[in-house]
Amino acid sequence: MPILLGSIADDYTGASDLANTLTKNGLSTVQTVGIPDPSLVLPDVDAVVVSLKIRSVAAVEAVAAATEAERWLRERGAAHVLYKICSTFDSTDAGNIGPVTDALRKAAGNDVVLVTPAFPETGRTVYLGHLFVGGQPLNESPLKDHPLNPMHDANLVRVMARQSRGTVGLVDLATVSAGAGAVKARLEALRAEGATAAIADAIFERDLETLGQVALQAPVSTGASGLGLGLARALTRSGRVSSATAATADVIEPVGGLCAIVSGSCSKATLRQLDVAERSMPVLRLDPERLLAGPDAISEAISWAGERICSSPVIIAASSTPEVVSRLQSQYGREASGHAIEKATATIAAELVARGVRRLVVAGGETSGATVDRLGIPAFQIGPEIAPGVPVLRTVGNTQGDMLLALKSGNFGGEEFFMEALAIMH
Ligand SMILES: Nc1ncnc2c1ncn2[C@@H]1O[C@H](COP(=O)(O)OP(=O)(O)O)[C@@H](O)[C@H]1O
Ligand SMILES: O=C(O)[C@@H](O)C(=O)COP(=O)(O)O
Repeated sequence: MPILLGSIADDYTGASDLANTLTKNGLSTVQTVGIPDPSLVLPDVDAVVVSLKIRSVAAVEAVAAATEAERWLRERGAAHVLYKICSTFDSTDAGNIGPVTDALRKAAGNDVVLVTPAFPETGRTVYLGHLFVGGQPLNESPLKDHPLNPMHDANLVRVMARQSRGTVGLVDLATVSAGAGAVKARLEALRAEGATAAIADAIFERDLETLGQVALQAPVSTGASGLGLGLARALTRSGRVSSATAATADVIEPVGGLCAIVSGSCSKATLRQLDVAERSMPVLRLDPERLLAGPDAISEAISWAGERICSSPVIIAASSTPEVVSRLQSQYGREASGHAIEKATATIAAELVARGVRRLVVAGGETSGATVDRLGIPAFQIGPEIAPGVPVLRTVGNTQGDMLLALKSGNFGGEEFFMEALAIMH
């Protein structure tokens, strides 16, 4: 069966967030890790989300990987491909949202690409091209301190223009509120002016329904889960959705084994969740300096977990406050320290799986990417939602046997997230 909607996600937590939104809005969906090996048997689904780890790599590498994924999705029938980016527009002036959007646009016939990171369910709204995170403009939100891509400008027309070869326009809220016809007319006008991409305002889900309806008529769009919601609802309304979504109860059928949480997210929400979880389960706070110094900290972490994990789930966290992160980065460099810590947390997770962990929560997008790659998991089925944007995932084709995972975006989830995740992944 040809797929109705294809997506390329720039990180793995983002991919599971989108897959969750598509599932909740009526599309049966599978999340693959990279382009699947031809031998992998995937279920018949409406939507495929290809997870890539291209948010924080060189633009040229991101473009090559995304272009290959686009080709794979088109070959399987996807008439529309959504490039899934973070709802907080995580990127730098070097990319990768602009360069990848430019490349996908070129591959699909040079139409103006509609772009919006709005995701009202998690408080991300866009007004006059400015992104708000909850009540704060992006540049005043915790994203200003992100370890890899600190966001210092809320004006996305400007942010996108700095990364893109083309010209970036705006579809403002008044136009979106006037409906699909008005949005199409505005895109036509922007095309005539030579624009290559357009940031679209959206505050409410009804705005995203309008944008989804318009985007679906084009080959490519760029956005977060909110735009996924709009596209899914437009597809459902079109009557083209045929396959039934898998029963959630099947997806979370118990897998047994031990249970652990590994965190490399330094986001404000994760730091709070760790503090709250520490009241009810053992938490090991890794020393980032020692993690960078050599393997001793990793083996100590594994033996610390080994002594406790049979009687309780454990948490192992590299997560630190912005002050500690910036001290470490000034000594070792931003990317070098981030990637070295990702490698260490992924090694710890893999060692825990080798010792019998079958239920694993990972906090942090880059951290999740490194961990899932290290585990060699090829794909996921989508289960029930733990918190907005974070579903339970069941592995597909995993050589270690079936596992349940939750890949938590740093900024997602309430204070009790870790306990809520463990309760569902019993
Ligand atoms: N103590 C620390 N100091 C510096 N960087 C860290 C520390 N702990 C984790 N990191 C790095 O910070 C980055 C966090 O990004 P990510 O995993 O995507 O989390 P989030 O989803 O919160 O953005 C990763 O590269 C991780 O390895
Ligand atoms: O859109 C979102 O906010 C998330 O789906 C997402 O991409 C999260 O990225 P991380 O915060 O790096 O996990």
